[in-house]
Amino acid sequence: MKVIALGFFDGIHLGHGALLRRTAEVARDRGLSPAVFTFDRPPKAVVTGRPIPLINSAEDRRGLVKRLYGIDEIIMAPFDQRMMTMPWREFITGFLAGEHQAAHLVAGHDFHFGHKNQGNPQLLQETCKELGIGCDIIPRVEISGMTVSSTYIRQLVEEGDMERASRFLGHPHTLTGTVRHGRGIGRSQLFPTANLIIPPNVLIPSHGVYVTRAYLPDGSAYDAVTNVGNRPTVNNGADITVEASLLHFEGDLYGKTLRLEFFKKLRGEMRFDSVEALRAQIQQDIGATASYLASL
Ligand SMILES: Cc1cc2nc3c(=O)[nH]c(=O)nc-3n(C[C@H](O)[C@H](O)[C@H](O)COP(=O)(O)O)c2cc1C
Ligand SMILES: Nc1ncnc2c1ncn2[C@@H]1O[C@H](COP(=O)(O)OP(=O)(O)OP(=O)(O)O)[C@@H](O)[C@H]1O
Repeated sequence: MKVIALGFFDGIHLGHGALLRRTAEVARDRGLSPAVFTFDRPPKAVVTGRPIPLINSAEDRRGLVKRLYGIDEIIMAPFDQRMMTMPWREFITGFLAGEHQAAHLVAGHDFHFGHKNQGNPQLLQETCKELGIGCDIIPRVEISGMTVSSTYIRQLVEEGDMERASRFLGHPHTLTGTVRHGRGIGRSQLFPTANLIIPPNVLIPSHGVYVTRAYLPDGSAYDAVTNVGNRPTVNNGADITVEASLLHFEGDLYGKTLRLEFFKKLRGEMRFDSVEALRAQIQQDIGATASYLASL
């Protein structure tokens, strides 16, 4: 039998954290197994037909829940026709209590669910009581009077305000991708970089240079400076790359999965008159990155 946290959980921010901590705690106390319910795509995007670029890919959400809150099980439900039209009561009784063996549910103060979002925290609590299932509704988490929400954090990431994003997330913004081949200009004329393939429907931070830390699949971590943008000095096209130069790393990363944590934006992306001028600037960016991370 399970304790299940309910929501979409993009970002795994501090509001979500309050639910996940409670979920893990109830599971421990009652000898149940903790789980997080989420959808494979954002319901709002399906309902409105407008894509919502997310803070994290589904895989990153899974990784954050495990790393930060020690919860292994993610129930990743498809947000399909069946889910969209499921009456709110059926979602609790048939789906959560029946199919997923919920013995306790944890949701936030504004959690709405079921066909046309007609279910709400009060109905959830009443129905759980009828069924003899435990239920916690977690009050709103705020920071300096601002509600912690995925929508607000998406805005911060889009603006490149990684320090504020970190405060609301409770951890640095995380972006994971597979390393693909670049054009080799970096390796031959500048600094070698790992170019990431970013999963679809994930937010790209605003163009610029960031203090980051890179995690390799074997768990090793390197300070890294990351450029996001279209590289106007060497490129005429509009294609956007996310490329990380790992400090004190030598080796082949092609095809590997790299997880980046974003700490701070150092500067905007600029067009330099020469590759030498860009190289001098990147050298400074590397220095700034090393001192920022050393000061944490
Ligand atoms: C820390 C860092 C900062 C960068 N800043 C800029 C920049 O301000 N302007 C720019 O045109 N390119 C910038 N670049 C991108 C380089 O032009 C790019 O690494 C190089 O063209 C290699 O491209 P390639 O991977 O396609 O070979 C930066 C790269 C790094 C690693
Ligand atoms: N600040 C918060 N405090 C407490 N609970 C929260 C907070 N933000 C979200 N929750 C709860 O966490 C679960 C997941 O919420 P959801 O993914 O909809 O997050 P959100 O940040 O409110 O998203 P959005 O900005 O898109 O509304 C829900 O049960 C929700 O009520």
